[in-house]
Amino acid sequence: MTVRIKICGLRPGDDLSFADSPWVSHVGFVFVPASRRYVAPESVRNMVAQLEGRAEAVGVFAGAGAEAVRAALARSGIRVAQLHGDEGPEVCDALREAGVQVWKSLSVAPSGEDAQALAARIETFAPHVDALLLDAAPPKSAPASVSGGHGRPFDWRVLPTAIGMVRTRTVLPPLWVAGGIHSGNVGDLLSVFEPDGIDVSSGVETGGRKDPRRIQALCNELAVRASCGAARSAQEAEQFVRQHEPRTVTSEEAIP
Ligand SMILES: O=C(O)c1ccccc1N[C@@H]1O[C@H](COP(=O)(O)O)[C@@H](O)[C@H]1O
Repeated sequence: MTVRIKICGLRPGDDLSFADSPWVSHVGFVFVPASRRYVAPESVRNMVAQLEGRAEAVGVFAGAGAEAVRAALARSGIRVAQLHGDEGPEVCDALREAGVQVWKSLSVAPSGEDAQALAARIETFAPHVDALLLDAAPPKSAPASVSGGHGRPFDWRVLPTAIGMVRTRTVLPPLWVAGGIHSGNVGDLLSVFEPDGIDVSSGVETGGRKDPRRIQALCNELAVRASCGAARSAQEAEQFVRQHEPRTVTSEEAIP
């Protein structure tokens, strides 16, 4: 199991020591002005520099045009844009042509999502992005641009069905899952679907700020699952070897 973690919604002054965890590959900064996690791009430049060689920084946007995204990335020193709004493939293309890595978020209904419709959206965006992020749709009460970060999951059972429909006919980019994930439910997600990565914000916060202990608990959970997986494969390998061990042929079995 090689699921990676993105911890999202960091703010100046937050402890970044979690970025040394082998599980954490990405750290997100929210550049959506209406979000309670908003940070000004220039205010995180130092943090982004501190992450160099440890984890890749990601800037989160919702509905900003390609030029505004590019300018904010330049001010922060970030190379990856997470487009979490209603951006179309043309915005993804424009950013990639400008050398930006693009993650596109697709919102998934908390329950009753139509697998075929989700498969079609995945197929539309796959050729235009560097990663796809499947996140729960925001509650109706949320301001339009605060399209994520509400700590609510979706019914993950739609994923194997939707991905199964697309996989045979489309080359898929890395797939990330977000929405209400925390150390207590990540095992449930992984038992249904194993994404390339999980993107977590609310589930590692206490009192609205990132909590290193909750991040550690999440990493521990993945570590335990990976070692269980390794143990299981070791057991399976042993069983396979035992079953295929050359054995002495009895005189009854011997071909005359
Ligand atoms: O975190 C925010 O405030 C935010 C605002 C606007 C768009 C996206 C945002 N965050 C993204 O939401 C998901 C899941 O967050 P959670 O774990 O459910 O709280 C994640 O991809 C964040 O990058």
